[in-house]
Amino acid sequence: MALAQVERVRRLLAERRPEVTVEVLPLSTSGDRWQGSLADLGGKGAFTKEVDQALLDGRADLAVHCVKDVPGDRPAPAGTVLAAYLTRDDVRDCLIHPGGASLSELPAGSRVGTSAVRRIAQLSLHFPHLTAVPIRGNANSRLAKLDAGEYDALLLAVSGLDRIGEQHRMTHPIDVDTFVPAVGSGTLVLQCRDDDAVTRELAEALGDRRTQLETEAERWMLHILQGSCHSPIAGYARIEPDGRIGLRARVISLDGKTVLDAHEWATDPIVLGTSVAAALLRQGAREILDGVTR
Ligand SMILES: NCc1[nH]cc(CCC(=O)O)c1CC(=O)O
Repeated sequence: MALAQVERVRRLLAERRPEVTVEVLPLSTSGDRWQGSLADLGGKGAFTKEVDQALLDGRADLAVHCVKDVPGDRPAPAGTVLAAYLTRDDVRDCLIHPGGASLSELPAGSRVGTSAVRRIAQLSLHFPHLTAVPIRGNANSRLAKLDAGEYDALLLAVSGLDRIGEQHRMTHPIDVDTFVPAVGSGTLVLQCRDDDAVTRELAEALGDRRTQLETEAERWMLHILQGSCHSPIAGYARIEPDGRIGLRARVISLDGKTVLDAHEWATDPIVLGTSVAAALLRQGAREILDGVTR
């Protein structure tokens, strides 16, 4: 998936700035290799720290990250900047079931592979008859584990399946009201050294302003809540026809029994993200988030 994402950036640069030569530096991260709980590896930084280091020591000039994997509880590493967000892909989660059954049709006790606490909590909320079973590895290895019978079904991101050319494996997408998406879902971000003006200008030329506003609103909400890889926080922002940003966010207990929702609109993403986080904190989000130790 990461290489497919880099290839998208290479294509965009070839279209916009054909004079620029692009060399790909494939990197494996500890998050890709780790088979245990992300929390034991220091959280989502496990998907980005090796890439950040390649930027800082000059082996790379531009990094491509899934926003969903960029830690929300701390700023970008000193010396780097998140320079641009690419136009957003599909934000939804989806079900993959070999027999084509929907989530509602799956028999009680079906083993659904996911380690994302946001998915686990919403599965408990809407489909308490199903059993979330931890799974690690990239999308391809997860599909292989499903095919080997280790799980009955998987929950993955529609955009992730699309990027690896496996969209035909999707049984059905899950609407954003049932599974409120992850902060930054479907969005890629370009990161570079903050003093590299040439690369920063290249990255900004590929950026999408709507996606930037939506992502900043979502990430400010996440930052105020100090959300991490084991926080059951969902957030989805969209630019409305009147130009305002609408941000819908949710904090859910892992058992799905306590659901806190907030949905507000504003023109400034920082004001909006902060206000939505405050609305969730007023409802008791801190107690839920501090109580999750998964
Ligand atoms: N570490 C999981 C992860 N981080 C980013 C994506 C791809 C989808 C996206 O960019 O939201 C995925 C795969 C998934 O959630 O199925």
